[in-house]
Amino acid sequence: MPSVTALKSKDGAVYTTSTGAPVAEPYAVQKIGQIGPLLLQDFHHIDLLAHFDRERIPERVHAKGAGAHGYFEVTDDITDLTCAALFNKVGNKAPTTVRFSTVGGESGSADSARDPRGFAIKIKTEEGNLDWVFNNTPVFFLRDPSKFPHFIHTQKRDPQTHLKDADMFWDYLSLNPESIHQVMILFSDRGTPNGYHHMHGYSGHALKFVNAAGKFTYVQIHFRKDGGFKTLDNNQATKLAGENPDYGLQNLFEDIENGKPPSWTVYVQTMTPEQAEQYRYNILDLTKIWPHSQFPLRRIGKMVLDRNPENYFAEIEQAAFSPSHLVPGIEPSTDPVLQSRLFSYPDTHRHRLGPNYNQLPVNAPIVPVANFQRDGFMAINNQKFRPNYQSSLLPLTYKPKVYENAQHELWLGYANADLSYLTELDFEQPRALWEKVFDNTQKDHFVSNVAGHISGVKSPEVKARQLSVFAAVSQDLSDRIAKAIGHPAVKPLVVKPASESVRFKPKAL
Ligand code: HEM
Repeated sequence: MPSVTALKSKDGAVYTTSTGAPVAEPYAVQKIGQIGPLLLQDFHHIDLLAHFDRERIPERVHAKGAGAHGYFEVTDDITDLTCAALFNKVGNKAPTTVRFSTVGGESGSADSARDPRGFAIKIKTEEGNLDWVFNNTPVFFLRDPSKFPHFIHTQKRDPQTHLKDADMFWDYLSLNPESIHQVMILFSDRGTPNGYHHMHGYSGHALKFVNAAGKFTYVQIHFRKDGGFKTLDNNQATKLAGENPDYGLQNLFEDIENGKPPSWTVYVQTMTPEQAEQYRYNILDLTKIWPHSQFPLRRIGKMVLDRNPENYFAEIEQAAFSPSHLVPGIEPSTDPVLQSRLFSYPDTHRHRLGPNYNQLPVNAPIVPVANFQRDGFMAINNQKFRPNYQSSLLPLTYKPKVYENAQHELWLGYANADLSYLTELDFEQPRALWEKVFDNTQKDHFVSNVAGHISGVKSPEVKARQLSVFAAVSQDLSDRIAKAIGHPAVKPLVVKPASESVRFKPKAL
């Protein structure tokens, strides 16, 4: 066999240590005599092993993913809604990186798992990075952020057996019935998207767009896949999980490589603060959608993914998305789940990637950064000679910010308190899915998908409790699942009437 060391590099690259010193033989190890031991002076060998020992970084929640680069383009004038520099002119284009993901599995798990999909977007604008860290479903399992670690633990592995566990999965969901809307979507065929890039993306949360006059509007953002979304049924998803667990990753890479770049048309639904105060559902509650009939989609842009990463780890694994990476003109609402997320993501980035994660090339803004942060591990851009304190000798420019709507804040206090209550309002939208949206095939699939999963539950209390949650959506739905798993019919969970919602109280003051 010819020696690889005898070949010539095509691009002139010479084999070196990490300090750039050329090395003649990559497998050579310095040792005493023919049989060793090895020598401590062998920097090349220690360099190799010590780096290998540190190759793994912590997996993120949403550990398995796929990503690509492309651009976001503004297609419509929305300067009445936001003063964000990105949107100041139709035709503006900004470089964009996206990472799609599953949630519950590890980095090697199957792309076709029944699981929500993450849809994380980083748009590099002339006023800094704008991250939209979305999912493929318009709602979420909870509206109380303190439940999130509990919830995620039940989707991951049991602390003793280290197995996925149907009992803890349904124990959590049945104890926290506000999850039912997301459960209805998760166990439909939408719970198993066909690959990563044939799906829509949704903000779920209400965000705020603020215009140049300081007036804000609540928005929900929708990325709608051009050509529509595609799903797998349970049988196809299970088969793919065995035959090609990286199906979604491969598909995205090959479509881009073969000149079929996926694209999305981007819309907003808008709601004024006054409308929010009157609206039937609490807009800080991300277990609810805003019906399109009342809040129609307004087009704002398009996104195209047309470039694969040249290096997956550097460009996708190290990408750090956060709902708090925002730009002037786009702000968070006071939704407490969103508020908690604003903290949680950069906190995990500092742990996962280090304090200077925003200096890594994939995360670095396209505009210069000027502030008083310095040093720490991996300070790639340490701002040269710029003073590291607020200096009169070399001052910075400060851009003023407009706005506030103090009146609306009173309502927000009640709206946040309202999130602790479970009322009949929580079952209206899931019921509409069962009664009006699902056709007969979708109903059959839903019942069989839930039955297949819940029949693995050992605890009789957990099974009965989740059936009572389904019965609160529809007795017919609960009875069909009960029949499929050989369980007696269960009565609906008793919940407070819709009128007990407290967020309308300010009007009575
Ligand atoms: C209190 C609620 C939540 C908390 C505390 C939370 C926390 C986290 C954390 C710590 C990560 C890992 C980030 C990283 O290591 O880079 C993550 C990933 C992610 N989360 Fe959440 N999350 C919450 C709810 C949500 C919701 C409601 C959505 C969607 C609307 C969402 C979408 C995502 C996505 C897409 C990722 C993957 C991002 C990526 O690809 O890097 N999360 N979440």
